[in-house]
Amino acid sequence: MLAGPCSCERRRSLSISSEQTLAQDLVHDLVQDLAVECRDLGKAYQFYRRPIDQVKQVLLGGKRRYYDEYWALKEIGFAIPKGAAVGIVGRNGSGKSTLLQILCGITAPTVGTLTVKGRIAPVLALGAAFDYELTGRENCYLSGAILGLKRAQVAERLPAIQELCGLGDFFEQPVKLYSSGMGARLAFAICAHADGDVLIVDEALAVGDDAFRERCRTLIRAFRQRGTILFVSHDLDQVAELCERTIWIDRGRLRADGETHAVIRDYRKALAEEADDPNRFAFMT
Ligand SMILES: Nc1ncnc2c1ncn2[C@@H]1O[C@H](COP(=O)(O)OP(=O)(O)OP(=O)(O)O)[C@@H](O)[C@H]1O
Repeated sequence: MLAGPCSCERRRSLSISSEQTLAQDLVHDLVQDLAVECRDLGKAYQFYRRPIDQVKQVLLGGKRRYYDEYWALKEIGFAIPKGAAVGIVGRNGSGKSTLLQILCGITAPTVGTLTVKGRIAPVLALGAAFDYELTGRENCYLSGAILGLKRAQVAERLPAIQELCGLGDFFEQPVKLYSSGMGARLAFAICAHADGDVLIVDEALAVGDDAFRERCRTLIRAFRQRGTILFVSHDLDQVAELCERTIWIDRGRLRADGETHAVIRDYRKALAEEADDPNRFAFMT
């Protein structure tokens, strides 16, 4: 005769299953509260040493490779909760912009998974999507549509956008006549009024002048009350001012991820002590 589980075994299995449910609920809550999560993310670019190699790859490719691979990012993994302000730092060419481009959907990762919850307001990407023949005002409507705003919503916010970007008469001129800083002003002003859940700021602050940077800082601080911010910059003081957490990318890999002051301290130390090795740009074949 098969014996049924004794009452203490049953109790144990009950408590295990309730623990499992609790754990599942916890994981579920944590996942719900995440704005961005990436796992084992990697991006490889292909480099052809001669133009003919590209043709060969298309015609004869298959298993054979006629290109060198360059892994701009490898094994990147992190989770960012909703409402966090996270800085991303690293030397030139370390992979910061590539990471942002993947987050914005401009480029696809070669490997790994990425989850972004909510609507992204990407300053850099938006600037790249401008129609250079259209005026600043017309680009507001175009960008607004890209960011999911209705025409009436853009019209309602136009005065505030125009005020923030401060382009004066150039607001009515084609964007092809703008300097890079003016384009960044327009992109930032639109993003700041787009109801995004995740604000991604790259070079907008770097190319802006002091007055504009100050306005951006004020807006970013205000945005922190309601959304998630990812902020890439070489200005470490600004990162420290705006972000409580910082991710340090080094040669395409995640070197540190933690409290901003600690990460920046270590990063500054590395900048001072570790030579700027050009070999980091060598193709990995
Ligand atoms: N479209 C592309 N095709 C090929 N290689 C690329 C491409 N975009 C970036 N790379 C390479 O990927 C690496 C990472 O570039 P990325 O722009 O992400 O660096 P970064 O950390 O943003 O640098 P910086 O601080 O100088 O802006 C660099 O070596 C760069 O040459």
